[in-house]
Amino acid sequence: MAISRTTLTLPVLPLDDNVVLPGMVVPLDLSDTEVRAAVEAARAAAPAGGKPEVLLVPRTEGRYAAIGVRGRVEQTGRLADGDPGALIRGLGRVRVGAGTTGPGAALWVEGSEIRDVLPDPLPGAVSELVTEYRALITAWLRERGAWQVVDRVQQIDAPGALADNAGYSPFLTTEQRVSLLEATDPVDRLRLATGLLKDHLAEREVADSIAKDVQDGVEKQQREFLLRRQLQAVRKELSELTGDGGSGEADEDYRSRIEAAALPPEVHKAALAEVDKLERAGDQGPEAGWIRTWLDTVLEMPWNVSSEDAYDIAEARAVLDADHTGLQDVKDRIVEYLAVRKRRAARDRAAENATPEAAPSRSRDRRPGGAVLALVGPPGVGKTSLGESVARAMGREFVRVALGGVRDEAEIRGHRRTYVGALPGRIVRAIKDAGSMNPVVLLDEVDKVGSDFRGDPAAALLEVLDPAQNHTFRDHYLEVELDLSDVVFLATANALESIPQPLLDRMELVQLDGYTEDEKVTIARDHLLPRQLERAGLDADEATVTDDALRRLAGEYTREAGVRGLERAVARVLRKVAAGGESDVTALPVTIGPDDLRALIGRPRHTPEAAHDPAERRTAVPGVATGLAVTGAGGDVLYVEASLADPETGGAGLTLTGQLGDVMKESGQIALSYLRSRGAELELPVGDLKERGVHLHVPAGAVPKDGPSAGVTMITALASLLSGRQVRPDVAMTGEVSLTGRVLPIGGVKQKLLAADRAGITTVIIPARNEPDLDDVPAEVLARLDVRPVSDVRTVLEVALTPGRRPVGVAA
Ligand SMILES: Nc1ncnc2c1ncn2[C@@H]1O[C@H](COP(=O)(O)OP(=O)(O)OP(=O)(O)O)[C@@H](O)[C@H]1O
Repeated sequence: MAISRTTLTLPVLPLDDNVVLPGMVVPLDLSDTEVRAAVEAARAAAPAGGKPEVLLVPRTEGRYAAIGVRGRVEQTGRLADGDPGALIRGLGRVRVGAGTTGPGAALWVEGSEIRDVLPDPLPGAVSELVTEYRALITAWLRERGAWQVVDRVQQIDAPGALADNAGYSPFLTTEQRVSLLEATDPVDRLRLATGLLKDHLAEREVADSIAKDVQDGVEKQQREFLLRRQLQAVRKELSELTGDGGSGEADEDYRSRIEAAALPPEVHKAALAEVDKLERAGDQGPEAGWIRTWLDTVLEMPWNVSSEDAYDIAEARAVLDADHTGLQDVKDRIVEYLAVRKRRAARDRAAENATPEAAPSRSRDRRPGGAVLALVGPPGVGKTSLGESVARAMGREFVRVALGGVRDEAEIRGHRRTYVGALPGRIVRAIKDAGSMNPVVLLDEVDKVGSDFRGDPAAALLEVLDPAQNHTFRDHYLEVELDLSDVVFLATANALESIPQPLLDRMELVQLDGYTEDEKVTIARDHLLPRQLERAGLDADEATVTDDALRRLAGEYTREAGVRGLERAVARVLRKVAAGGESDVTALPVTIGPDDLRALIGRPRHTPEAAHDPAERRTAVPGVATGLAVTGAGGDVLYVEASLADPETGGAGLTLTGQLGDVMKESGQIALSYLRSRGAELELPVGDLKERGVHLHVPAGAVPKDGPSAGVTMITALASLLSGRQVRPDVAMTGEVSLTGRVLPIGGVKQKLLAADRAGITTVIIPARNEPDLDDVPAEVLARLDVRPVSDVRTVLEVALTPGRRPVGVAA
């Protein structure tokens, strides 16, 4: 682009930290010596009637810029602050040349004028640049409300002039202005101005957004804080004024859930009160958590759900029969119980309909089924599964509450809510799990409930089971009354003796004594085998287990009153079948007979004592007798061993070992006393008994044993020891003994006879007064056993001891 030049001579007006670009009009302070000198020199040189002109040259640190601007002094007068001043208009660029002389004190220079020359019309790129710059600067000016300036800028078309107008921009530094001044090419200059403006805009955007973020954050925090404070204040005020709180969203949710749940009136009221508390507590703090958990628990309770008892007795019986083989008397008892329950419920309903006002009095006698049925018997006889059957027969939900090992009252009745991690008790949880207010609840193992410093769970259970109290059962956690009167409670226990007496009084006992081998075979065939086939993924026609095989599994692989071990053994057999291998029965279908068992699951664990090699029998030495006992695991055979201490070293007196209870220890003392005083009558050498210490031991020392029924066995063991006559291996005995040698009755005859039969014993000595109990014993078992009812010890010894004699002291 061509630039034309004209030469001129002008006095220099130095601008410190200031730049005047062409087109700008600026006031300058004439009190400054250099400014005044320049203006006066210009005036002196000005032609008559003409306006004085100066050369405005920026000066930084004493150095002049290469380009200055010709400035015309438009006017002199006073500035706003009262100082003398001059208004000077920038005209055009002048390249500063060499110094020269002139009037006045000013510095005179020669300069050549630089004009912007541009092609006409402007190239497209330049026009675009003009448009862009104008748009940017206009937007910027508008934003600051500088409307007149916008108008002026809009009227400037020349790119160079547009760029020079940037001299007014307050954001430019002196250097940036100088660089604009020194940009003699108008297009370069406009490009420079655009760049500077854009930089500024970008910078400002970043700064703005940071400032905005900071501002926003502060505002949000403040607002939230203020709102919370207000909310709290409003809530507090409201609840104080009306006893009714304001509500948060979640609390509102609870409110509507409570309304929707149609709770009993008392519960409804209590629940709403908790929501109020929740609102007052606010969201923070542990209390809100506790309240919510409580509300959730209350809302999860099936307050309005009850199943309809639509069963009829014949159907109920059919269900019980379908689920369990045998157990006729037990099922009879259950059916009677159901029948009575049903009648009472019907009668109550009728009474209620006839005289509704009499309803409250009903509460005292609200026992639709009478007492609680307790199923008592060894493990695996089907107590739990009978409970399930009862529920099925009645068409009710079933829940099992395991009480074994419960020592804390809170387990039954719940923790108070102030307790950290408080929970409702097991009864409440059972109802919740059942999802119905009238389920069948099986209190499993009531005999294993203990009590200690944490209160007496049995007492809490008593309240649960007592029809006079249980329609207003109060769980410590729930704190609202729960009507348990429609719940069917059943209990199970292994041993009667350990059920707390007050509980026992509330229960109607149904004894399950265990099964005979035949019964076990039938149960296995009808129930256990089909279930285990299914579990092993086998079809009934793929694997058959013969009755004889089942019998051997029951008799030789397990020795138990129930069928749990048998079921496990069946399962093991079927797993082996399913897995194939190991045995030679690999191809399906298979039929498993008794002789296949060994290959599948190994050797039997139990063989009848009498079947052993005579030398290996427990009773092969004098001083060992076979007794019968009932333990938690059902009837069992146990051995009593007797020995005499060395006359030299051993002390006198009686030692009893094998974890014996007090009653059993007394039996030992009675046995010893009896033999000391009456042994001679039985032709026993009793002298040793008086001088030497006697030791009685009942092996399987880890199992606690108690009861008086080992009396005869202890006497027999001692008599065997003294006489040197072995006890017959096929004989087992039970009976309490008095000091005079009378045999007194004991309990558990059926279980003991079943156990004897299982163990392969063939002769059983029982107290004569227990003869009536034989009616309960299955006929097939009686047919295999030679039962000898006896009334005195002499007969026991006659039956039990072998005729052969061996010297005393062999058994040690
Ligand atoms: N008479 C029976 N007919 C059919 N199956 C039975 C019979 N007796 C027991 N069973 C089965 O034997 C298994 C063990 O019974 P269950 O668990 O009910 O014993 P339990 O007496 O409750 O024992 P525990 O006292 O140890 O709880 C169950 O699978 C049950 O179905």
